[in-house]
Amino acid sequence: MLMEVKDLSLSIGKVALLDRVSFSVDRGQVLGLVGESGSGKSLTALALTGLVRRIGGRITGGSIVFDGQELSDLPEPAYRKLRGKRIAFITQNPMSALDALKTIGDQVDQVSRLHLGLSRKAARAHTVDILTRLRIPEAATVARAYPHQLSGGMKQRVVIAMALAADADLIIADEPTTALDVTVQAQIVMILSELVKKRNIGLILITHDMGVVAQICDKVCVLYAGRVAESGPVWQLFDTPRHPYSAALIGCIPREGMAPGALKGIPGTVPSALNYGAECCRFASRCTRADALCHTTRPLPHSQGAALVACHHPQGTAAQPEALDV
Ligand SMILES: Nc1ncnc2c1ncn2[C@@H]1O[C@H](COP(=O)(O)OP(=O)(O)OP(=O)(O)O)[C@@H](O)[C@H]1O
Repeated sequence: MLMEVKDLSLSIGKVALLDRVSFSVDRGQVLGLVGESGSGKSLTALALTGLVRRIGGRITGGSIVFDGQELSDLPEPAYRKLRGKRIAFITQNPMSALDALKTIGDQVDQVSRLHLGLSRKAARAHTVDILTRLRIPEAATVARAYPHQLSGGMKQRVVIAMALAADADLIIADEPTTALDVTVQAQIVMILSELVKKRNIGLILITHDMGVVAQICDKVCVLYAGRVAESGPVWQLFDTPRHPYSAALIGCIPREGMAPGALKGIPGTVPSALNYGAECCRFASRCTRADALCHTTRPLPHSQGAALVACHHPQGTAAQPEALDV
């Protein structure tokens, strides 16, 4: 397994924000990390990249094993060597990763010169090769351009090129296309997934877009209020979601031919981290299947088909969003 996260718990100050989160991703796989805003996706990415310490986060339990190496207690200097070189991180606002005063080529070259020790000339050839693979036309010319001369979609590809320039084994992309229009989003997501297969690397894609998950992910981990609700192969999640929260998320996907105004969300909101509650199902207050047990006892993950599901009353049949009154 390329990366295996097991029972990862994380706090900022006294507030416990992640609670025994587990998932794994192998080479050639795309793992989707999904859930509504505030479910803990970004914090998980920051934990995996060792950056959570910079915002005062502390891993309080569990393990993160990357290619056989335990990362949860890795000192920052060692993490610095890993980040960028073996684990590349594309953040939510990737445009800010570009320096307006340097050419595209200089910025991408810099990564492979630093991490792969390439000469100036070899680095430029490497950059042009990556830009071409990302389907940037006239890559050698684009390499001589400045960020302001490129469209948003092009700039985003350049940021992905920077993530790829060091030949990382794992890419963690946190909502990498949020700032772009829908067609460009789809293109970039497809490019990323092709790269995973071609280069046999792993990708953890953080998104709230279940359509993207269905399109490119092999596995999916559904987070809710800092815990895993359901994790397993993507086909099962869409075919027979077992956790009512997963079913509700799928019920929110817009479908072709849907009447205007038919699109609904999940009633209620993700609880604040201050009110998470330890001994309950955190989704209980929004779930129509919930009973007294759900309000008093934490559901532990157990096998349901090919997935692990943390629910006292999992669904066994096809998605029934109407049963959830969404
Ligand atoms: N620096 C911080 N200090 C305290 N609490 C935080 C901090 N960052 C995040 N949180 C809390 O942790 C929880 C998870 O946040 P996180 O940003 O990981 O969610 P997310 O799923 O990535 O949401 P989004 O899709 O909006 O990015 C939220 O309750 C949030 O308020």
